Amino acid sequence: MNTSHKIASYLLSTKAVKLSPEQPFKWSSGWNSPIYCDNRVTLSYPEARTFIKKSLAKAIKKHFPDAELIAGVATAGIPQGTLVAEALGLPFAYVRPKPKEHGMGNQIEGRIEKGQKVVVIEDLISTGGSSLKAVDALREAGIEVVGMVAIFTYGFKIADKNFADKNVPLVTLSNYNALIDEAIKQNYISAESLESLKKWRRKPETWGV
Ligand SMILES: O=P(O)(O)OC[C@H]1O[C@H](OP(=O)(O)OP(=O)(O)O)[C@H](O)[C@@H]1O
Ligand SMILES: O=C(O)c1cc(=O)[nH]c(=O)[nH]1
Repeated sequence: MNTSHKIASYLLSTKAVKLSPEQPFKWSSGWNSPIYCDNRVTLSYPEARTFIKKSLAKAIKKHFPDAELIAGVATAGIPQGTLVAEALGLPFAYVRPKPKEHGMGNQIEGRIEKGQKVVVIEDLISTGGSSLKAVDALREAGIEVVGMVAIFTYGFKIADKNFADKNVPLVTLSNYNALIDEAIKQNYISAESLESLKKWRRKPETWGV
């Protein structure tokens, strides 16, 4: 099994994927969705966690071998980013959605140096809004973002456009198509749910509005 299907299979076996067409989930972007993929759950399963950590490390070595620092997008990218930074023996920092309102007032937490080459770790890409906000903060701090690696993407065109507009190379380990392939193989999904997912995917930004 290839990496994208293996991770999809872990997302199903750990029950990280939930379907609820009747009571839609609200996504970070504000979109309503009949599906939620909670990658955070995989952290509770050592076998899945280790496979994801090793796959992230392999992707960084292959695509961004000059990485000097790993940065996690808060919050779900923090544990994943920490694990992979440890595996690669690299420094780690994380980026909040906005500057903290007390204490040091930081948006980026950890030691960073201007000009450092960073790879951003995100758990999941829907529109890319959250992770690209982190890229903006890193660039404003004088950090060179060489790319991003995410565990999962829905593969929406809007995300491709957002990453292209910001000139951020994105590598993803698994995706929606691999998830649906595996879900069908494993009878995780009813024919009825599959139909509602197909409808949703045609116009996700206005589904359930
Ligand atoms: O590509 P996007 O449209 O930005 O959506 C994906 C983002 O949404 C989730 O984070 P969430 O806002 O739920 O916060 P969390 O990481 O703190 O759980 C996820 O972890 C991504 O960061
Ligand atoms: O877009 C989101 O907020 C989102 C979607 C999803 O499936 N999983 C998740 O953690 N966040």
